[in-house]
Amino acid sequence: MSRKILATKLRGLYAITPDCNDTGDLLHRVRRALAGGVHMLQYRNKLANTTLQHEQALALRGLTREFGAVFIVNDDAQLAAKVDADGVHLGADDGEVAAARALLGAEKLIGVSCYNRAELARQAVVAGADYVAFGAFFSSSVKPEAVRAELELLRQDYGVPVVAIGGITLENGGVLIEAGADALAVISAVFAASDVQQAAQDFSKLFSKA
Ligand SMILES: Cc1ncc(COP(=O)(O)OP(=O)(O)O)c(N)n1
Ligand SMILES: Cc1ncsc1CCOP(=O)(O)O
Ligand SMILES: [Mg+2]
Repeated sequence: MSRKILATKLRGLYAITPDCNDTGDLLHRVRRALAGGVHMLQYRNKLANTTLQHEQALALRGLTREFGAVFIVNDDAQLAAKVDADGVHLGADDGEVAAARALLGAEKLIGVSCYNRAELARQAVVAGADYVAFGAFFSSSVKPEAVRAELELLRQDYGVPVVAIGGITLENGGVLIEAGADALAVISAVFAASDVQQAAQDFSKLFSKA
């Protein structure tokens, strides 16, 4: 898929994998999420060693291809390149956009964490980011130490799709979409749900209401 086509998919539920070292369980839950309509998946596993990360990323690359979903790797542009992911997500400690672009080439997506700062988003776009992410908007059990972001950040135009993250649920997601979020990045409310497929479907419905 070309970067232009990929960029058109940056709207809706953006599911992010939980820290799960049981690859069978992870793949089962991701399959359910994809069946529920997830068309953007990020591989994030802070507990896995590099061998397991490679194995899981490769398996998820295969699964996302089966469903025609965009596949992004968190933190590691080299891993993204190795498994032919559609792109990488970079935070403040994950290297420069220019270095990732040089490694991945013009056709891959690069997303950048901008926390609670609009100026970081403007810089990221100038550097070549394909989307910008703000958050945490709500308290997150995955990242309790995350800085908190204000809704106002979502009301501005950055020229690229805007992703919201942090403690997002079916109950609070609507206000983020109304404020201007193009996509909601969610871990727990999808992957810790008793019915992952249903949770993914319900999140997708939030966007059809918008
Ligand atoms: C879509 C999206 N937004 C933000 C983040 C957080 O990235 P980062 O600040 O690098 O923190 P870690 O996820 O690496 O702990 C993200 N991963 N995805
Ligand atoms: C990676 C990250 N960055 C800010 S909050 C967060 C975790 C999001 O997980 P959840 O959707 O379970 O709050
Ligand atoms: Mg990171």
